[in-house]
Amino acid sequence: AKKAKKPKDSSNELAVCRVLLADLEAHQDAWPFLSPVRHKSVPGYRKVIKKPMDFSTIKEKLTNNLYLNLENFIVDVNLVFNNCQRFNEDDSEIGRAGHRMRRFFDKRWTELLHLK
Ligand SMILES: CO[C@H](O)CCc1ccc(O)cc1
Repeated sequence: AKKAKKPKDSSNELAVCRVLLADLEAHQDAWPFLSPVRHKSVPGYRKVIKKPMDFSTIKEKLTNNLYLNLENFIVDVNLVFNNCQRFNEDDSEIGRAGHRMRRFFDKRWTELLHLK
C-alpha cells in the first residue's frame, strides 16, 4: 500500500533563510561577497558574470518576500559561489574564500534541515 507522505512544513523555511544569511554574513571569509561587485572597476566582470549576486542583494530580496521557499534562496546563494569560481582562480584569496564559504553553507543548511 502507498505510504502516506509526511506533509512538508514550509512555514519556517523563511526563518531558516534568515538564520543562514546571518551566518553567512558573520563568517570571516564573507568579505568578498557582502556587497555587489563594483563591475565598473573590475574589467570583464559584467561580460563574464551574467547574473551577479551578493549577500546584501539576497537580504534585500528576503526582506521584500522575493523568495517563495528555501530552494529559491539556495539557488541565489549558490549563484554567489558559482560566480566567484568562474571569475577567480581557485588558488587566489577570493577563490579560496569562495570555496570555504560554500563548504560552510552546505554544512550549515543540511544541519538546519536535519533539525526538523
Ligand atoms: C566576489 O568577488 C568578485 O569575484 C571580485 C572579483 C575581483 C577580483 C580581483 C579584483 O582585483 C577585483 C575583483
